[in-house]
This record gives sequence, structure tokens and C-alpha cells, in this order.
Amino acid sequence: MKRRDRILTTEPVISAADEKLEVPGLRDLTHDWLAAIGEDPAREGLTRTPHRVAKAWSFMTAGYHKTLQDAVGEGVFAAEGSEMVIVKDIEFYSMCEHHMLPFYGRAHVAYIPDGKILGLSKFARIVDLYSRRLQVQERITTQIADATEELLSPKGVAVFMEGVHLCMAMRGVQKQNSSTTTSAMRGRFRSDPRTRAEFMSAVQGTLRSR
Ligand SMILES: Nc1nc2c(ncn2[C@@H]2O[C@H](COP(=O)(O)OP(=O)(O)OP(=O)(O)O)[C@@H](O)[C@H]2O)c(=O)[nH]1
Ligand SMILES: [Zn+2]
Repeated sequence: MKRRDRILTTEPVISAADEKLEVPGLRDLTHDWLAAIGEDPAREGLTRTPHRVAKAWSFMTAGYHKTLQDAVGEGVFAAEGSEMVIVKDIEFYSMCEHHMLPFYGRAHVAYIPDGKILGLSKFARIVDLYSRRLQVQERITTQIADATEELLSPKGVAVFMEGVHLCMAMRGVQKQNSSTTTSAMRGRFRSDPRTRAEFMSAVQGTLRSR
């Protein structure tokens, strides 16, 4: 058998550990998707692609299988003080629910404590929890604000997100330079313009201008 024929007829070797990282069924669906777009799923460069895609998508949608409690663990602490806490520039990567194409950017989260604080890394975990699903940016923004309220019952919460949507850049209106900002303001951030202005001046500056 010539080398090329051998490659075409051999199933890719995938370890059991790697297989566990895949949502069942995604590999076969990817195989069919490749055929549907006119590809040959058996050609050399594609033999492991269904496995890679299944693994990647399982990671990128892991948020469906986790709860807020999984994300924050024991990260809530009792604490005095009521000064604004801002966690800026949390990268997020999500996929739009309309086209299943990526959108990505930065999230900024602030809150004013009322007896409870959250470990800082947990904000990044909360952002990942809601980003790793099919989403719209508005919903991620609201969910981060809701989660912070639920965990801390703070005096106020603010979430500001800046995102670039590939479904608007690669296709559709094809606007490569547009970005989208969304926000959720609760409690003191909603009722007090100075608090909101302090937050916004700390975080504003569009993704594109950096
Ligand atoms: N509000 C919101 N819209 C989004 C988000 N991500 C993608 N979209 C938009 O979802 C819309 C889907 O519009 P449709 O008209 O149903 O789909 P379409 O025909 O593919 O639209 P075009 O993208 O204009 O070609 C588009 O306007 C997208 O830009 C998001 O996070 N929030
Ligand atoms: Zn889209």
C-alpha cells in the first residue's frame, strides 16, 4: 500500500483522555459538515479535524455544563469597606447565537461592597462561564451583573463590555472596524451619576483604539 492510501484509510488515533474532552456526537457532525461544504473528510489534512473541532467546541461551550457556584467556589469573603472595586480588561471570547461565529473583546466589572467581597480572579471565571455558550453580548453583560448581585448583594454593580463580532466583519455587512459596547448599571451605579461617571472614566476607551 502506498503511503497516501494508508493515510486515507487509517482512522486517526485519539487517546481515551482526549476523547473525554469531546461532547459526544460532535465529531460525527463535523465529519458531515466537512462533506456538506464540499470537502473530502478523508483527505490527509482533515482526518483529525472532526476530533479537533469537537474538542475545541466542547471547550468553547463548557459554560453550559457549569454553574455559578462551580465558577466561584469558596471565593466570597466577609469584609468591611464600601469603596468601589473595579476589575478591568477581562478578555472574553464567545460565539454569537445567530451565526455561531466568534465575538470577543473585554469586560469591565465594578461593584460597591456591602459586607462581602469576591476573590478578584472569580470575575474572570464568571465572564468565562457566560461567554462559553452561544450568546448575544447584551445577555452576557446582564448575566455578569446578575451573578455579582446574587453573590454579593452589593450597593451597586456595573458591567461594561466592548466586543468585535466576526459575523459583522467576515460576512453580512462586512464592517471590520466596528465594535459594540454594552452595559448594565445597578444600584448606586444607576442612581448616582457621579459613581457611574467614575466607573466609565476608569474603563472607557474602545477596543479598536488600543
Ligand atoms: N443584539 C445583538 N445582535 C447581534 C449580536 N451578535 C450578532 N448580532 C446580530 O444578529 C443579527 C442577526 O440578524 P438576521 O437578520 O437574523 O441575520 P442575517 O440575515 O444573517 O443578518 P446580517 O448579519 O445583517 O446579514 C445581525 O444583525 C447580527 O449583527 C449580539 O451580541 N447582540
Ligand atoms: Zn452573528
